[in-house]
Amino acid sequence: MNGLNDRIYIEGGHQLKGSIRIQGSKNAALPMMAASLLHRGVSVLKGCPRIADVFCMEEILQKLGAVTWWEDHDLYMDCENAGKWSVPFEFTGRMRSSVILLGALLARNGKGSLGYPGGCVIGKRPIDMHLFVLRKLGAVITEKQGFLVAEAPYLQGALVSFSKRSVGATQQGILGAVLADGETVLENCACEPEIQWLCRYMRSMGAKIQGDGTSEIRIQGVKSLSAGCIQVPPDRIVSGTYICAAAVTRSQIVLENPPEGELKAFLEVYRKMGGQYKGNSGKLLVNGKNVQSPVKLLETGVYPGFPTDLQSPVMAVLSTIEGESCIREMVFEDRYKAADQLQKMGARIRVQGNEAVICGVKTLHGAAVQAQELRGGAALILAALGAKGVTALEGYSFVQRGYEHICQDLNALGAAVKRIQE
Ligand SMILES: CC(=O)N[C@H]1[C@@H](OP(=O)(O)OP(=O)(O)OC[C@H]2O[C@@H](n3ccc(=O)[nH]c3=O)[C@H](O)[C@@H]2O)O[C@H](CO)[C@@H](O)[C@@H]1O
Ligand SMILES: C=C(OP(=O)(O)O)C(=O)O
Repeated sequence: MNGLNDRIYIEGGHQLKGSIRIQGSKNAALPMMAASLLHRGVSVLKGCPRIADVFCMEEILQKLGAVTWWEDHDLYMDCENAGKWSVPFEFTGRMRSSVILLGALLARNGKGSLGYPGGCVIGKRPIDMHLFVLRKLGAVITEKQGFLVAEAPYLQGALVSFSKRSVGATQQGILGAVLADGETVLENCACEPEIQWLCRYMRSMGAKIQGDGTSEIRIQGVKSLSAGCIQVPPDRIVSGTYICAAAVTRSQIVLENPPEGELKAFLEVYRKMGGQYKGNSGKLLVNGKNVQSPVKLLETGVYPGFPTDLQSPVMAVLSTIEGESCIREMVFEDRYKAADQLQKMGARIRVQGNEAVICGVKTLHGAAVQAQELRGGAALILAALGAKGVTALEGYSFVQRGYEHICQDLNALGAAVKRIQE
C-alpha cells in the first residue's frame, strides 16, 4: 500500500497511563484457521483478532469454498464445501502462515497446491522441513515455478525427527498427521505456546494428540474431526510490545489479560532494564518509570527462550537507556531492519552479523522513518513514543498485519498518534 493511508504520525514525549485489553493472538489464530478445514461444517474462533493476516487467511478459506462470517470478534468458518485444493500465489505471497495449509489440504483432499509463502522478510525462511515432514507422511511434492503441488492418496503415520525446532514445520506435521492412518511421532518439535493452542483446538475437534509443549508430540490418527470451538488466547507478542511502550515512555500502565506465564523470558529482560511488574487477578501492572539499566546480552531463542518477535521492540527501548547493551539474534539471519531507521531518530546501534551493540542515548528525536516488516515497524512506533518531536512512519500496513488497533490503544493510554485517511 502506498500514500497517506500507509503513514502515521507520532508525537513523542507523552506519558502513558490507564489500562489496555490485549487482542487475540495472530500466531495462534492462523494455524487454527487452517485446521478448521479438517471439519466439514462450522467451526468458530472466539476473540479472533481482526488483523490483515487473519483477513488474508479468511480470503484463502473462501477461495477454497468456505463460507465465513464474523459476529463481533468471533469468526465462524463453514468448511462443508471447502473442497477446492489450490491457493494461488497472490494470496500465499502475502503471508508466511499460508504454507501450513499444505498439510491441511492434503489431509482433507489428498492433494493440495500452493504458491510459495510470503510473510516478514527477516531471513531466508526456507520451507525444507515443512516438505520433509509431509513427505515422511507419504506425500509426493513437486515444486514448479514458485508453486508447490502435493499429492497423497492417503497419509500414513510415521516417525519424524526434525533437524531443528521450527514452529511452522511442527504445526505442518500436526495438521498432516491428525487424520493419517496410525501413529505419528514428531521428534525435536518446537514448544511455542501457539503449538499447544493449536493442539488444544484440534483436541476440541476430536484429534488425539499428546506431548505438545514438549519436544516429542504423539498423534494417533482418527477418521474424522468434529466442529472446533475455542477462545483465541491473548497475544503474547502484543503484550510484550505494550510493556515496551510503558518502558520507553517511563510510564505505568495495566494490561488487562496478558498471558503472563508465556512472557517469562521477556519479563526477565524487562526486569533487568529496571522495569517492574505485578500480576493481580489476571491483570499485569507494569511500571516502566525506573527503566534505566542497559542489558549486557540479550539472546533470542526458541521457546522458552526470549522470543525473536520481541527483539526489535526491546531494541527500541534499549536505544533510550544510557550505556551499552548487546543483542544476539539466534533465530533469523536478517532481523535488524529497524536498526537503520532507529538511527535516523538518533539511536546509536552497530550491527555486525547476528549481533547488535546499542549505545543508548538520553533522548531520541522524531524523524521520517520506514517500517519494512511487522515487529520492526512496531519498534519504530515505540521509539517515536519516547522521542522528542514528531515521527512520520511510512509502511504502517506492515504493522497492521499483526496489531489490530495499536494507534487507538496507544492513544487511549495518552499517546498522540495520528493517521490521516485519504
Ligand atoms: C505465523 C507464525 O507463527 N510466525 C512465527 C513463527 O514463524 P515460522 O514458523 O516461520 O518460524 P520457524 O520456527 O519455522 O523458524 C525458525 C528457524 O527455522 C528455520 N526454518 C524453518 C522452517 C524450515 O522448513 N526450515 C528452516 O530452516 C527458519 O528460517 C528460522 O531460522 O515462528 C517464529 C519463531 O518463533 C516467529 O518469529 C514467527 O512470528
Ligand atoms: C514474523 C512474524 O510473522 P510471520 O511469521 O507471519 O511473518 C511475526 O509475527 O513477528
